[in-house]
Amino acid sequence: MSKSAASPVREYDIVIVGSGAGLDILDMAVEHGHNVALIDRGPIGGTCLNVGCIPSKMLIFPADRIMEIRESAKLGIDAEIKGIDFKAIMDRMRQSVNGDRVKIEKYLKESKALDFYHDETEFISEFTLSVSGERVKGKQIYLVSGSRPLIPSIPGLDSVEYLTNETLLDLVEAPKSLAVLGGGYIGVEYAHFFEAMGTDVTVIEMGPRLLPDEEPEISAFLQMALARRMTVQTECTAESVEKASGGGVIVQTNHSRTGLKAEIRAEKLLVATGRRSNADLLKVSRSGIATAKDGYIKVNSRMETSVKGIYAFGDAIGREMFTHTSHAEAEIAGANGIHGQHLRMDFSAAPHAVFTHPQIASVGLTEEDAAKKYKIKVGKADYRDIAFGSAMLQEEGFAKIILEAESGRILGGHIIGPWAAVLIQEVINAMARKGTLDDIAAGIHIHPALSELIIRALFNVTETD
Ligand SMILES: Cc1cc2nc3c(=O)[nH]c(=O)nc-3n(C[C@H](O)[C@H](O)[C@H](O)COP(=O)(O)OP(=O)(O)OC[C@H]3O[C@@H](n4cnc5c(N)ncnc54)[C@H](O)[C@@H]3O)c2cc1C
Ligand SMILES: NC(=O)c1ccc[n+]([C@@H]2O[C@H](COP(=O)([O-])OP(=O)(O)OC[C@H]3O[C@@H](n4cnc5c(N)ncnc54)[C@H](O)[C@@H]3O)[C@@H](O)[C@H]2O)c1
Repeated sequence: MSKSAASPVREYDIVIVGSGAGLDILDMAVEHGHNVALIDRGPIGGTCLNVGCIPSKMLIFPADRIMEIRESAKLGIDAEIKGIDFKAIMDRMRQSVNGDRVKIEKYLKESKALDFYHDETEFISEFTLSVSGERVKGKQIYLVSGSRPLIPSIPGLDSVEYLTNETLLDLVEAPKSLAVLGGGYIGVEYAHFFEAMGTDVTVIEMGPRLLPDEEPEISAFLQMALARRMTVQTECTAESVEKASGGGVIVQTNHSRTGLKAEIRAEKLLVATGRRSNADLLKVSRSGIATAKDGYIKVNSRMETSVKGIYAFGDAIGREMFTHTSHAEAEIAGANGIHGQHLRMDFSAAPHAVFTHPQIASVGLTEEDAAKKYKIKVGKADYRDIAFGSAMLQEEGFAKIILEAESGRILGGHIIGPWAAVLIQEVINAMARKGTLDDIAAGIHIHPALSELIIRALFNVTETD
């Protein structure tokens, strides 16, 4: 008999698995005076803090500065990059992440308001988990167990030491060359970073375009911009991977349309081909919790699983897998579970940004999806059409806004160009209130600021067929 089976059951009002967005529920539960347990095997703080948003953006910020310096010649500035201290950039990132993680760990270990289990857990029966040789039962359970890299089964891949978004953070030297498998979020963000650091980058994307969920013209524009700095191969499948005799890797590829075969050699290989839910590690079916075919936990719009009293959100459910959305979902799950409300999650104004170069930001429906559901109007403006964009000599980049033709309700907004992630915010705010063009135009926009881009796109609105 295992130790956990023999141990008495420790009962809690609330058990939370996951210290990423799971911490939001912890705060609510503690504030409410509940008897609460948090379980996480670590690293504490979850993906965003340790291996996701935070470290990647700490690396991308200097990469963006490098691009500014490279692009400053067009403004008449004769600037030169004399050197890049890759190790210092990586060390700064690691120190910052480690410092924040240690602070969270200290709070969890020292707080008298909760029990913290720093270990792997799995369900053993309904509402009951085993962890560190104990049995832990919750009247309510929140599964915020996140996701991990999805590694494709490509012959030979296991025989090479490939990088993921996790292991690349340990690098102390920039690789001379890097093959990036996958042209999604992680692929295009890190392709930008490594190229800026001086690495010779090749992106291998099996689909017809980078970032397949973006507007097609945004994907095309990004591909054109990245292709000036690196090799970008779309419709390209990795058929096998092997170690190169002199070190590094060889990726054998096949162009899916032409059937042309090629060989890509690189010092390192980054695998960025998507994510999978950690629900399998939790063995959620032992508590009767339903999962979808791809392993993500099924929830209703109240963020409740197929078992009443067990909630799930964040990457574990596989919808809009972003930190800001996880926090919004936590609000709904906590309001319903802890405060007894009946709130529903609305994903219609869930935004995202891709911190590649040029930056991309998007909210709501794409033009194609909007046109399937509504009669629409579309407005578009280039950065160069507005005064500040022109001062920046910003030849490229645009914003596109999609409205419902009759009501003028904003259905979507998409931007590629400098500060896209900031510029999109007023579109998000208007959409969150089911707003129209008037909700954005009501406020006076500062001249000549980049925010005039959105107003200009709205003024350019025309009806589509
Ligand atoms: C490289 C990268 C960059 C990203 N950049 C951005 C960005 O710029 N902006 C953005 O919004 N989003 C970004 N994301 C996505 C974002 O990181 C995730 O959407 C977010 O972290 C999900 O939070 P979560 O709480 O659902 O899961 P996580 O943060 O992954 O937390 C899950 C926790 O559960 C624990 N756990 C799992 N299974 C078990 C188990 N069986 N036992 C014990 N503990 C367990 C894990 O240890 C982990 O700490 C990025 C992701 C990656 C990979
Ligand atoms: N800025 C951000 O908010 C941000 C940044 C990074 C990651 N993320 C989150 O992390 C998630 C995962 O990112 P990701 O880039 O790993 O996944 P992704 O789903 O964004 O992209 C994966 C890409 O890899 C391609 N692909 C899959 N298998 C392949 C193969 N065998 N060969 C070649 N290409 C292949 C897919 O066609 C797709 O374009 C994102 O969906 C997002 O939720 C967010």
